[in-house]
Amino acid sequence: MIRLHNVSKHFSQFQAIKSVSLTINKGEIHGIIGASGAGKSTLLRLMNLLEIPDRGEVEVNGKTLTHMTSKNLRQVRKSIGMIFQHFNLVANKTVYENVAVSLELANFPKKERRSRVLECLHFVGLGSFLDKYPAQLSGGQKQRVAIARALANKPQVLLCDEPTSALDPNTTADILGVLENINTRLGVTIVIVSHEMEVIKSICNRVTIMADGEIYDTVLSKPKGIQNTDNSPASFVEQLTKDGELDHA
Ligand SMILES: Nc1ncnc2c1ncn2[C@@H]1O[C@H](COP(=O)(O)OP(=O)(O)OP(=O)(O)O)[C@@H](O)[C@H]1O
Repeated sequence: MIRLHNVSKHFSQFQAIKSVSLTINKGEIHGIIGASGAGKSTLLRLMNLLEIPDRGEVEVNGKTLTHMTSKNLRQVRKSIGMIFQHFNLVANKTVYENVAVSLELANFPKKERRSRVLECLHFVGLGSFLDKYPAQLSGGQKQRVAIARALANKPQVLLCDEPTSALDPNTTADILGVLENINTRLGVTIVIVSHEMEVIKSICNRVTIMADGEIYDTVLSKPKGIQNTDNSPASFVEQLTKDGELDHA
């Protein structure tokens, strides 16, 4: 579904991603975890070319994004939704308008826009919030609007950058439930960046552990209860795998 091949990215003198290769399989919920500054968000943003790699190739659904014209890239990006830690809603637009704008930008057929917006807002449980503004919503409701917006163009992949980091534990569980529904009911492949082990363990099938701009390991997630972590890559692997044995994905 997504294939990164020897992808590198630097900012000024700093090498944020060092020749990383990774495949995200169709239909999975793939977690990316690691200490602060490990390169998780940069790696995610390389998947839809929000960050342009210095070297390497990015392929989504069989199409190579790197070297694509910006017109073709805009087209492919419709199949890749994204949500963020701080929701990124437009403050002076209503809930309805926040979702509708992504359809306008993608030239979604005008006649079908209203029903598509309503469908997405119903899916996330906000069918009665159309005329509210972001300031009138809780954090969890804001993230639901952002999810509805990301779903509007019927993406095949949803990239989630710390989607629950600004939320309390109960709201986090609600939002993770919405993401699981999107995966199981709509068949959307999900990539989720989080520094929270609880989040990763609760919904991910496979997990990539990042350290210093590189992949330390990719493992199948086998929950065995939450423990404290010292934030080292080895500790992440230990917590994600049964009896400390690596189960390489
Ligand atoms: N636009 C940028 N300009 C300069 N440096 C950047 C930029 N984006 C990221 N970096 C640097 O690249 C490194 C990796 O950043 P990234 O945000 O990918 O890490 P992360 O693992 O997601 O960290 P966190 O969990 O703290 O968000 C960090 O050292 C960061 O300061």
